[in-house]
Amino acid sequence: MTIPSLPDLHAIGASQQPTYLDRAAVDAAVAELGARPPLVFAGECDDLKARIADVAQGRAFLLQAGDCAETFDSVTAVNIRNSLRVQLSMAVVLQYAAQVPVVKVGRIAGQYAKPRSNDDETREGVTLPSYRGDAVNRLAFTPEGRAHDPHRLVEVYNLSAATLNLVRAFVQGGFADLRTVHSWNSDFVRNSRVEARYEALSAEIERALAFMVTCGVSDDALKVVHYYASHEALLLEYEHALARIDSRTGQPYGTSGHMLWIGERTRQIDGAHVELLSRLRNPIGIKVGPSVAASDLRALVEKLDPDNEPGRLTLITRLGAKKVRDALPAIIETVQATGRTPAWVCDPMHGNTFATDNGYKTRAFPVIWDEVDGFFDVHRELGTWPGGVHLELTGNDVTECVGGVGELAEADLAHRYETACDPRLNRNQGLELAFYLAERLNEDRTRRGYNPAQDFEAIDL
Ligand SMILES: O=C[C@H](O)[C@H](O)COP(=O)(O)O
Ligand SMILES: C=C(OP(=O)(O)O)C(=O)O
Repeated sequence: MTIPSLPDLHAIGASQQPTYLDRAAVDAAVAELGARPPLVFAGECDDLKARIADVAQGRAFLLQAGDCAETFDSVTAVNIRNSLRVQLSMAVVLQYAAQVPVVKVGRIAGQYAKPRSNDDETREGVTLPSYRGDAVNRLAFTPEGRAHDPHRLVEVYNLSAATLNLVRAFVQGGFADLRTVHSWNSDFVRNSRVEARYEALSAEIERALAFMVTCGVSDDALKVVHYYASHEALLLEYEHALARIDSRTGQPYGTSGHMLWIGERTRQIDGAHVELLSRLRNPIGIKVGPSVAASDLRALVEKLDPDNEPGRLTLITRLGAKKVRDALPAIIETVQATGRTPAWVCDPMHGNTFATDNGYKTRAFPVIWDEVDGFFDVHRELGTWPGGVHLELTGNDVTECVGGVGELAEADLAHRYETACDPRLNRNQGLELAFYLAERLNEDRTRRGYNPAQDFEAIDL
């Protein structure tokens, strides 16, 4: 397998790309990225693929979560720690309460580019290019801020490297040690209904761990967590510069992140995004909205997974709560008819966005849960495994989604509305979702008669 050249990819045609005016600056940025070391190792991508194969087979659950849009300013130790903490806490809730191994993948260390509905934004009669993520331009509504600047691609690389460095230190160095599960939440908002449940669960886990340790269970299994990085592979310049040939296998891998996904707006079967990702050996996600045509879906899975490889594909459906129950069965059946068994993952965020009267883009917690619930209902009916969720989530106590624990109202959104693009669940809403999920997942797991305690080989958290 070879990697197509960047000019060939552009000749194929790609939607949602920046408009760079200074070609020499683009070439310089691409050359600099091309000379830099990979951010991830191909062998790690293979490990994740094996874990996603377990998800597809109904032996694990995928938790893919993180920022809607990472920003350069948000790359701080506190933000990274908080994000990791809420994701690990959610994973622990799922693992303990649903008794299912959880594959942990962040929207992190590369999620800096956003596809937009409109190329331009108008405010008080002034029209400027839309914000497309810090990889492309700045949020500041000025001509300079909104200009597309290729130097920012190098900054994305540098900050992704810094983020991954800290994440690796956290997950391998003892921060994620299950025996410290209590302390992950010590400085968060207390007295919420989630807090009490989490405290009770941590106490139970600590007792269970004490029992395991007295039985001689190895230290490292409790101390080290496998955590992977993912983002939407949107910007051809960036993804192409980090596509490398793996010296072990001679195969091309995208080394900008372990798992790369293709967005709803860029999954054209004859487009450059699909072409590039079809050549890379990473696990690949495909976002699928309600308007997908069966013929496109078939063509997509066949092109991206010609060899029907375990763990290669994750289908991330984002249908909206109103449509999930009607639209999902046909999507699953279309893919099944190709002979493939992908990991099925629910993104309950992107089909449920609305604007409030006071001008905020938001999502309502009960509607988010309704889509997840519908996703579980459909999979139960078809006998397929509801393999995971894909969430826009932050570890900070922002006010961006309404409802859920804390019962945030539209009037509360102004307090801490910090997202650069779409509204994210805050830490308490994330944990609440994890408790709901654990209940549903446990029902489905027991219905299927799957008991991880009798499947030791599959488990390596
Ligand atoms: O995260 C997804 C998209 O980038 C985002 O929903 C686009 O938002 P818009 O419709 O405001 O452009
Ligand atoms: C843009 C995104 O989603 P979608 O492609 O599903 O709209 C996203 O997840 O950031």
